[in-house]
Amino acid sequence: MELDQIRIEISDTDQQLLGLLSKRRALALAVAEAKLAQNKPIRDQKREQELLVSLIEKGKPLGLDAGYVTKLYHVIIEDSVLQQQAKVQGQLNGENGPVCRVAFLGRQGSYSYWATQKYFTRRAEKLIEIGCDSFNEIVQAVETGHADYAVLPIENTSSGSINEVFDLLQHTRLSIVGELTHPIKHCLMGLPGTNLANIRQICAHPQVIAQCSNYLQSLSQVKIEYCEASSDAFERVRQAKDLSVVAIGGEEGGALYGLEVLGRDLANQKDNVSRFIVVARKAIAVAKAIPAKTTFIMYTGQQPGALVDALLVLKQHGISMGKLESRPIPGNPWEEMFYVDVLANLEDYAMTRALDELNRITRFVKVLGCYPSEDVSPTQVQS
Ligand SMILES: O=C(O)C(=O)C[C@]1(C(=O)O)C=C[C@@H](O)C=C1
Repeated sequence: MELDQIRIEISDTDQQLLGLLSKRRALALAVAEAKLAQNKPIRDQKREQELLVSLIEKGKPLGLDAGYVTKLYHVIIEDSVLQQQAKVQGQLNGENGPVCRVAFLGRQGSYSYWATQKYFTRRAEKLIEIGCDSFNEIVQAVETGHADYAVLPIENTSSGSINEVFDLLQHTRLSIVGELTHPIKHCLMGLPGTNLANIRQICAHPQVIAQCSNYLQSLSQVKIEYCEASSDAFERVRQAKDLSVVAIGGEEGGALYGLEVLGRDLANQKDNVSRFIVVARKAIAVAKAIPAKTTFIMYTGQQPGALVDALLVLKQHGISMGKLESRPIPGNPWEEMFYVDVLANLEDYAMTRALDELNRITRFVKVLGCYPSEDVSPTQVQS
């Protein structure tokens, strides 16, 4: 067969695959309805196990190895679970309106832009993008009613917690209503014709610079230009029209600005992933069918063992902690506010009791929000 003919057949097969994936998604959404009616949880790992075992068996005579089938179905099932969660949540809170105005850092092509797209395609028919130049501006856009939601990066596997966002959460009246993780693949991006040997200036966001610090150490002769977002870095390179100026950011984002990849995988950690939170003016309830996270801040005071006592309250109520972070309290040198993520629904009896006790034994507790957990840990099978 001729190359062109084979490619026509490949494209045709891909189209059929897309059609089947779309049909599968629609079926998953119908499953969500059925589960809601029967009061069943969305995730059913026993069913996933059975499905994977059977698909691995069916794949063998077709020449599809177990690793390939498993990898593919992890992606498909993660999508299925997240689609179902978004649907159930939308019904509970009436939140999936036709139009959502969302504030995020940067413009088209920034990492926050892609995270926003990923989160809201499951939830809104139309997204109105409100690009901002700082985390403060993003929070204000929602506080003043110019935006319905804000998407904020909160931590990254290479650079750790994003302190500025933690500090904003201490003072805002907004609630956390969602989370998502997004892989961050830093590339060196330049105008077509750029030669790596001639670069003199790199434009990037300070977080990006922190995440690529090992790589940047090897380029001591190059000037670093701090930018408000990766999209801002791309725009500066486009406007500079100078082949010695490059940006660090995502490949897809850079391509929107006419930039090409000069280097990949620049982050210190191979698996460079950011976790984003979604905040809104109104807190939400999380459906019982969905695993929930609750985030709260507390000030324990400085007496010996105060933090241990607070954490023991969680232990006594069987509540698992996902994250514990401390941040200074402005105006009170050397005193710390603790941020705690727990894997629990705010409406659970155990969580209500734990919060009552924490209110009693600490100086201050504030719940920042309860939201669906988007950690869909892949189901493993023995092959
Ligand atoms: O069969 C179900 O219960 C579904 O919700 C569908 C499905 C899937 O996509 O196959 C998704 C989530 C469950 O954890 C198990 C399976």
